[in-house]
Formats: sequence, C-alpha cells, structure tokens
Amino acid sequence: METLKTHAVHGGTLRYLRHDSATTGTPMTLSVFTPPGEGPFPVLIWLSGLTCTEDNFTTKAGAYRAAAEHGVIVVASDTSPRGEGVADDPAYDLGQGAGFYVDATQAPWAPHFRMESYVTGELIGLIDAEFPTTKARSISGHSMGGHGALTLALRHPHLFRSVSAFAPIASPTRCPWGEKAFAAYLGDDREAWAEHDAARLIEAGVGDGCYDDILIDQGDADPFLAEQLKPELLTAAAEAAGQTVTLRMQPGYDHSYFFMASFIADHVAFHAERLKG
Ligand SMILES: N[C@@H](CCC(=O)N[C@@H](CSC=O)C(=O)NCC(=O)O)C(=O)O
Repeated sequence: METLKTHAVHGGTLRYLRHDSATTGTPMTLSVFTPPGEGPFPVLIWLSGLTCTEDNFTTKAGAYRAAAEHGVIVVASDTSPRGEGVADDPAYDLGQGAGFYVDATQAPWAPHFRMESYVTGELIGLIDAEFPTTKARSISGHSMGGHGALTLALRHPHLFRSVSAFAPIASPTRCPWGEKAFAAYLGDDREAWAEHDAARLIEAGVGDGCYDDILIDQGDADPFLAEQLKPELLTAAAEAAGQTVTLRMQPGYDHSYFFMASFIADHVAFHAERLKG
C-alpha cells in the first residue's frame, strides 16, 4: 500500500492510502484512522454513499474523537472502482461513485465493479495484514453505503460483530436508485436482486440470530426518505423475522454529513461495545 497523506488527529493517525486491487483490477483508495497506542485494535469499516470517495466521511463525519476514545481503527473505503478504462455513466447514481457494494454480473460493469468481494475479501485482509488489528470488525455506512453495510453484514455474518447504518437504502429492489443500479449491474433477474436487499434478506431469515441489534439513524427531514430510503420496509421485515432493529427517527435532520456528524459517536460506541466483548 502506498501512503498518500498522513495527519495527526485526536492523538491518533489518519492515513490516506492507495493500492492496486486484484479484485477490481484498478487502483483503490481508502483512509485508515489508527487510535493512539500500540494496539491491537478492533476495526470499524465505513461505506459511503452515492457520489462519494473515502474523503467525504474522512473529512466530514467527525468520527475520530470517539474512535480514539474507544480504541477503534476506522477504515473508509471508496465507493467503486475508478479510472479511464473503467465503465461509467453520466448519471450520479450509476457507475463510478455508485458501486452499490455488489459484484456486477453484466456488461460493461462485470470486469471491475466487484465491490462486495473487494470489501469482504481484499480490503479486510489488507487491513489485518498492514495494521495492528484484533481481527474483530464491524461495519457501518450511509445511504447506498448503509445498504452496503446491512447487506454485507447479513450475507457475511462470520466477518462482522455488529452493523449499523445512517439513512440506508433499506430495500433497493423497491426504490428508483436500487432498481436502476441492480438492473444495470445484476441484469433482469429480480431473484438475484433480492439477495442484495437488506429488508428482503431479513425477511428470508438470512443472518438470523447473528446480530443482537441493528442500529439505524434516519433524519425525518431527509429529502430521500419516502422515495428512496423507506426504513419502514426494514422494520416491518425485522418485526416479522424477530430481528431487533433500533430505528431512531431524528427530527429535523437531513441526508447530509451534518446529520452523521451529530450521531456518529453513538455508532462508534455501539460497535465498540460489541467489538470488545
Ligand atoms: N447529487 C445527488 C445526491 C448526491 C448525494 O446526496 N449523495 C449523498 C449520498 S446519497 C446515497 O447514497 C452523499 O453522501 N453525498 C456526499 C456528501 O458529502 O454529502 C443529487 O443532487 O440529488
């Protein structure tokens, strides 16, 4: 891994890094915060939303004071492969910056858009190899990244101790962002789509019993709430399946990183409690 920049923050160290990914076949960038001390430390993986790189969370979420206090490494991934030879779309909700944390099966996306394998395989392996980790890890994310955190945690429960999300796309098979991306990346077979839909996975009992609670914060002034995010589909599925989900509707908050900065410390504490047990 190549270190691009290093900053001291809250007594720890923040690094911006780049590596050549065998999974996506492209260079991938990320940031890693290590708390003060020698470690080993547990890890929180963060997945961002549409249009983001690793930088949005790193500069705007204000997560590192809490991460330093709790002794947690925080890793922020990019949201897709990028580069001149990588397929793209002019719209903000498809292609580069919009990888949706699935492995694409369709042309022209399939060769590089392999974000599920990247996060659950190569990224996690690299972090454990290069940083002083306990090998215990949790996952969280925002919007498209909230969908990614929930689905990767449900589909790979052996990898994660806990999962939380901010304003996640709760059921991508039932909203315009998800329908567009899944049709492009996964093709016409809606049964294949359901395997990457958090509400439908919970409904089907996937990940059953693996997480004692799933913490979700959602702003009630979020402009995407009714059309794209639909947290009620997640809570209905959870109730039917007997999965505890704590959905906190936060009055007056929108979809921005100001919302996340307001509650990120609660999420770090939620994960730290489960990572240390
Ligand atoms: N450009 C779009 C909306 C883009 C947007 O709001 N992106 C969100 C994530 S949305 C779901 O995945 C985001 O995190 N943006 C980056 C930031 O730093 O705020 C539009 O104009 O509608």
